[in-house]
Amino acid sequence: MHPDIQALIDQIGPPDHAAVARAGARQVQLTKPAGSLGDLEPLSIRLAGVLGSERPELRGAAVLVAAADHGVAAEGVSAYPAEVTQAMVLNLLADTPAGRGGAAVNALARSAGVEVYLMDAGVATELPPHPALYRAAVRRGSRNLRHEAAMTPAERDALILAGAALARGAIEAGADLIVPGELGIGNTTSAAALTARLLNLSPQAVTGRGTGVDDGRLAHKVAVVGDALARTPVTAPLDALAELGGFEIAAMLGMMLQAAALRRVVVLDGFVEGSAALVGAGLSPHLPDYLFAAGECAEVGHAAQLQALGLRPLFRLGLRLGEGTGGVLAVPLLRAAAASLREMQTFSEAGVPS
Ligand SMILES: Cc1cc2ncn([C@H]3O[C@H](COP(=O)(O)O)[C@@H](O)[C@H]3O)c2cc1C
Ligand SMILES: O=C(O)c1cccnc1
Repeated sequence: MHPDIQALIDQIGPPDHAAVARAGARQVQLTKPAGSLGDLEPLSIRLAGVLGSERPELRGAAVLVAAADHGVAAEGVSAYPAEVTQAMVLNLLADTPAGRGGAAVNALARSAGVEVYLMDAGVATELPPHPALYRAAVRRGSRNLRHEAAMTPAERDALILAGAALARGAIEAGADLIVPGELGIGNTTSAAALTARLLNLSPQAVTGRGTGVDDGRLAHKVAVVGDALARTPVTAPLDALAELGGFEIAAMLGMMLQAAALRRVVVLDGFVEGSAALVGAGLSPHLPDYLFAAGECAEVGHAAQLQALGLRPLFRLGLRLGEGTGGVLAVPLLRAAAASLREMQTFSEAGVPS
């Protein structure tokens, strides 16, 4: 492992327990029946611990979309062609009447006041230079994980550090909350293989339909994941990432490690993001304290990931898109949870009888 990655892991400490205690004491005095804000209450207390204040505030929020291609897409494991990855990157950069970006993540981010960052983490075709595209590719697509390691340890480390650098930039520009997001045809196969290996589950238990493969293709996808697992016995998190991962998964891991090291909130979108989080949880026992699950997505295996991370989903809307879309949808809810703790009066302040 690159020493800068170890340094990042070493910087991730526990949340601020004193702020958690103060927030817990304050939460029970707020002018509402005890427990009436439901899940927002424990959420607000967790936010206090991450941000180190019993009056937490989430100012800037950013979704960081890493895009990369997958050698395993050649196995026919997606319902869409691999060229979609590059075309979607251009869609995220397109000028539209509403502003920059015509993808779902752009529209949802605009509606929620979230900044969008985009990284070429290893798209198969060379992309034209664009001022809004952060270029971090070290290889034009990963190798086919069914037959060989998806990436070398050096390639993996380069992408982890690139993800960390992008997160650092977003945080320096004002983000208190980071949503890692992804694009990459074939990446639910990679995420399934990683999840099966790290949680010791069968390929069937964690391999879903991704973009919507039919029953025949799903059976084939399960077999491809099984072949990849049979090919390599590695179980250490970073070894598993190099063997089974994707470049955008490595980049999202770097974003998570950096945001946690800087005590910022990380919102987890879907199944592919979850696979990066499982690698991270294997590296730092404190990382899950900085993670906030958005919704439970429709992909098989997502619930097992959240359970392993000790996270409760905020909603169940049947999303199965990726790009960070679910994470962006969670931002207003997290901002509201923080605002309740920060802005409500207590019974004694308001003179409300309790
Ligand atoms: C037009 C389009 C836009 C997307 N945006 C995200 N994904 C999502 O679907 C892909 C993963 O699914 P699979 O493993 O089945 O290929 C990734 O690109 C992911 O970001 C998209 C997929 C498509 C087709
Ligand atoms: O849950 C996800 O992250 C997901 C599901 C389907 C396709 N792409 C991503």
